Amino acid sequence: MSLAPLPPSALSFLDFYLPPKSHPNLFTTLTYAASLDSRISLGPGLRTTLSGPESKTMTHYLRSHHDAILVGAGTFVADNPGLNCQYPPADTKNALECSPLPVVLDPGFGIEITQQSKVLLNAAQGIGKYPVVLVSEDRYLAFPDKISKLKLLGVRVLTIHNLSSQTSRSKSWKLIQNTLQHELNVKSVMVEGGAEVINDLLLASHNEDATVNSVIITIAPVYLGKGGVQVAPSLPLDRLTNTKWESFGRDVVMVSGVR
Ligand SMILES: NC(=O)C1=CN([C@@H]2O[C@H](COP(=O)(O)OP(=O)(O)OC[C@H]3O[C@@H](n4cnc5c(N)ncnc54)[C@H](OP(=O)(O)O)[C@@H]3O)[C@@H](O)[C@H]2O)C=CC1
Ligand SMILES: Nc1nc(O)c(N)c(N[C@@H]2O[C@H](COP(=O)(O)O)[C@@H](O)[C@H]2O)n1
Repeated sequence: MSLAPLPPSALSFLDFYLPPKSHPNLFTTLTYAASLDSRISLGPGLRTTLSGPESKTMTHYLRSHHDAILVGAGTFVADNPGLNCQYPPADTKNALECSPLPVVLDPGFGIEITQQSKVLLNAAQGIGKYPVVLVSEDRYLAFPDKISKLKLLGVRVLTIHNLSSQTSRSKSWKLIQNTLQHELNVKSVMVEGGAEVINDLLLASHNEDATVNSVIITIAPVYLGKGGVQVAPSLPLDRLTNTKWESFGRDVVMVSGVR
């Protein structure tokens, strides 16, 4: 990324929505980039660049302010993400320090993570954090060999009892947030997606099963069409508050709290 750091006006636009220095519970930011038709990729399994350089830099700035970053298994498989931070841009010396702990929500314990996975390559190169954390269902404790192999690669498996058999997917978010806070000791997490994760977390926040403190959405001036992976929670939701919008290059970014 050969980009300039964000201007002071962008930093002050974001400031109020970042995790504060001290916060009693896990501070959760939900953030992603969407098209004008609320799609976050061209189709299932497809990595799609929506953010322009300025808003992508903004995302890296957000990453530098969170202890952990979480994506779902679908995103891990589609995107092979690095999940590290490079802010200020081009300052690789700072990358390890500013990077959040990468977390992948993989209840089915099915993703293939290898030394060649970007998240582990980054950690091995000192530009991303170890361990990579997998959050899974506790029945997979019955696979100690797989867990040991993952440990050798730098992957820590955290399991949650009955993660997939909660009465609703909204309920499982409470368990996930408790696990991040108490097992990983992180004070803030940035949830980046994908669509299943975003839709469930929005619903969980609406149902008060989970807390979302900030919502930061980049809107890119493109339509991805009907085949795209869509963010659309199962119910109408209207709890965003203190909402502001600002242009970042060709994109617009919305920052918001949640009532
Ligand atoms: N533009 C952007 O900013 C971003 C775009 N993306 C795109 O999104 C797409 C991937 O999205 P999608 O396919 O929806 O996959 P997700 O990344 O949302 O991952 C889905 C996985 O997460 C698990 N999961 C989700 N919610 C819960 C919950 N409440 N409790 C337990 N497990 C949960 C699912 O479990 P189960 O297996 O039980 O269903 C499934 O394994 C890709 O194309 C990617 O490129 C991703 C991130 C950001
Ligand atoms: N902010 C943003 N804009 C886009 O256009 C995107 N496609 C994404 N995707 C998210 O970023 C991850 C990939 O980037 P890294 O390799 O981790 O730097 C991807 O997995 C999504 O979480 N985000």
